[in-house]
Amino acid sequence: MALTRKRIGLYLMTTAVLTREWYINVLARIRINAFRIELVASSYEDLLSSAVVSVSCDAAVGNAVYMLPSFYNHDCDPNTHIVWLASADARLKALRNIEEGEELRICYIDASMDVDARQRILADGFGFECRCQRCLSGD
Ligand SMILES: C[S@@+](CC[C@H](N)C(=O)[O-])C[C@H]1O[C@@H](n2cnc3c(N)ncnc32)[C@H](O)[C@@H]1O
Repeated sequence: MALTRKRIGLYLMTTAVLTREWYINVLARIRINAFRIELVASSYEDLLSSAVVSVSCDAAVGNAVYMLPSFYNHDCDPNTHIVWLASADARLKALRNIEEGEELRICYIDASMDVDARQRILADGFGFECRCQRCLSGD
């Protein structure tokens, strides 16, 4: 394959862009914005067997980064929840009545933990100090 001026230019451009820092930055963005996909069971029996699988091994179908859901902020008392029905298509489900203009928020972690554990996991795993109403109230 001949090394044309164009090819050399492209090579220099990509090696300048694809640095170790660039790669780490991309991985960090994926890590913070990706959703773990776990398919919702369609029956009670499916729910039980999927729970068994979840406990005994890693049951995630995969991870995905979505355009819109990646903008949802976290709340330890969320008003919505993301579900996957039969595919990797994400659906947003309301957990209670939502007022017009109210921000849609999801929970990134297990909300049943106490405030200190939640803050630690959000800081270590997601890199931010949670300032949701529940955390601010110390609950
Ligand atoms: C997946 S992004 C959510 C969208 C982000 N706010 C934006 O404008 O692109 C996650 C980031 O949003 C911020 N964030 C989300 N929920 C938060 C919360 N409850 N308290 C403080 N910062 C939060 C943090 O900086 C976190 O790393």
